[in-house]
Amino acid sequence: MTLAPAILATVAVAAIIYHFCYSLFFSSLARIPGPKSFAWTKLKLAYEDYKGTRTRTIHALHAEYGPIVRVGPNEVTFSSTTAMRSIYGAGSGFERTSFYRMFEAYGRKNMFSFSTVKEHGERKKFFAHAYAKSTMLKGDNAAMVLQKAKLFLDLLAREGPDSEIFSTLHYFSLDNITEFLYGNFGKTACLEGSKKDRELIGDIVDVARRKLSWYSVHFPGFTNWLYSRTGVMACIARHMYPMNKPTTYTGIRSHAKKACQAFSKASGSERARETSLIAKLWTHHYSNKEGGLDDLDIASECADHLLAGVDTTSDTLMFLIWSLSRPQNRVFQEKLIEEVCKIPTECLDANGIPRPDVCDKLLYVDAVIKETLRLFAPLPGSEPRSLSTATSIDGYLIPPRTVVSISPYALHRNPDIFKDPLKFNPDRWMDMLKSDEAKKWFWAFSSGGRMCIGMHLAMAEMTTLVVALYRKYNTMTIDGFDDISPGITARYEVFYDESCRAMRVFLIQHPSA
Ligand code: HEM
Repeated sequence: MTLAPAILATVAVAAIIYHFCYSLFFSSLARIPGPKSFAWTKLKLAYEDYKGTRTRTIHALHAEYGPIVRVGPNEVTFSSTTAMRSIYGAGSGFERTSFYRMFEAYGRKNMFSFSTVKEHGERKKFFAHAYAKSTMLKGDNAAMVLQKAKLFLDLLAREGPDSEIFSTLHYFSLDNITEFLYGNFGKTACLEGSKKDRELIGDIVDVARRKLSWYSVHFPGFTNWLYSRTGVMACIARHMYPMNKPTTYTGIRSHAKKACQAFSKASGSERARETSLIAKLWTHHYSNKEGGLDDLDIASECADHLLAGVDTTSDTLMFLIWSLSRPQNRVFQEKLIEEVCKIPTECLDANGIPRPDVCDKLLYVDAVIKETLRLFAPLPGSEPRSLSTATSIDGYLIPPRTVVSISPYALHRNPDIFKDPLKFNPDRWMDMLKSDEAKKWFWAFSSGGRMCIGMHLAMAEMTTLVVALYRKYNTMTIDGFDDISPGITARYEVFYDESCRAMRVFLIQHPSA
């Protein structure tokens, strides 16, 4: 009897030792370079996540160990274009991991969170045309972007130099994406001053969302359980909440639901007039075809596209304007102004703003946007994937279900490709864009079947706003921002220009946070 606990303890210790020895010395991943402290437990990377240092640590590990690094018992990070093709390339078969479950809304999967190639492909078919480049650069979408650019300039003129760029750029991207998604059934009017609509921004940029993301990724079951408690249990559970209720995205999700309900109640003729995404999705609604989407499936898609389309575009624009405004980058601003001021009158709309199809062709504007996205990609972290079978990547055997990833942050700071990588220098793209091989290193929108579907909308918004702004104004930093970097939140991390002496994060504090 007394021996039993001792035997059990011995077996447990032996099993743990075996597990660690196997992981460190005998697993197929043991040959891959990387620090042992990461290879034997996944807690090390989870702790980097917790501290908000994961992406910078992975970059530092690539600098030390090379383009292939083992960062967990079952996780490897890559930083090469050959691995990019193997993992993300068309037909690779790699799937998104469970990490993406945090993007589900109302318990419904959507294009972002589907893991299998088949499920994802079936859903993506519904969107392909809606997000095509040709659809973005003409017709209703082009008119929408032009109108928002005009409202943005009007707002600047009204508010003058006191205008706070972080918020106004968020108004611009939110008004664009809500009109694109919901048309008359949920478009916002932040640029025109609607206080209620502006509150939606607070929902997205809440300071506590980093902690909630960490819990949702590392303890998904526990986090769901915590927030689904009711009555007395809820009173106890709330002391453990990573973020107080209403949690981030609550406003966006209820906005999406209301828009879908309004659309579903609208008359046939009202619906027929709509060209927004919700109207396109409705043709796949179960009321129109057997086995089609229901209201929540559509709301889940829309809420997620909204989420994907706000911070990404506005944070990029903020870094672009800040970078061009710094004294050392004045020369780049002058080059850009020279290009945008040469646009002939016949390319302007009635308000004097160049059309998106014209802005799309400006080489220097494109170089400035690429350079901003290189240094300040709004989604800079690892994009995790896994495959159900064994495979080989960059000469290493990768067992089934190993988590593999690439991070734009590390890729974009490779000094062999980008000379003086921390320096903002749009000129570098004037040559790089001539070479197909060099272009592959630009990875802010990812690549392959799961690359950003909203890229052309984002580019139309960004090029048109930048051109409209710099045809009218030049910009400069004030309040010490010469050497203080803006900071932005992505997942559980904060990103900024690491060559600056300080950083100031723009966050809207939630009243209950
Ligand atoms: C500068 C702007 C943007 C950047 C840099 C960006 C970047 C990205 C990246 C890197 C991914 C892949 C993420 C991953 O696999 O982990 C992605 C996916 C996605 N993005 Fe964007 N994005 C931007 C704007 C937008 C906009 C405006 C929309 C509008 C709806 C959008 C919608 C989506 C969607 C729906 C996906 C999922 C695609 C799929 O799984 O097939 N994005 N984006």
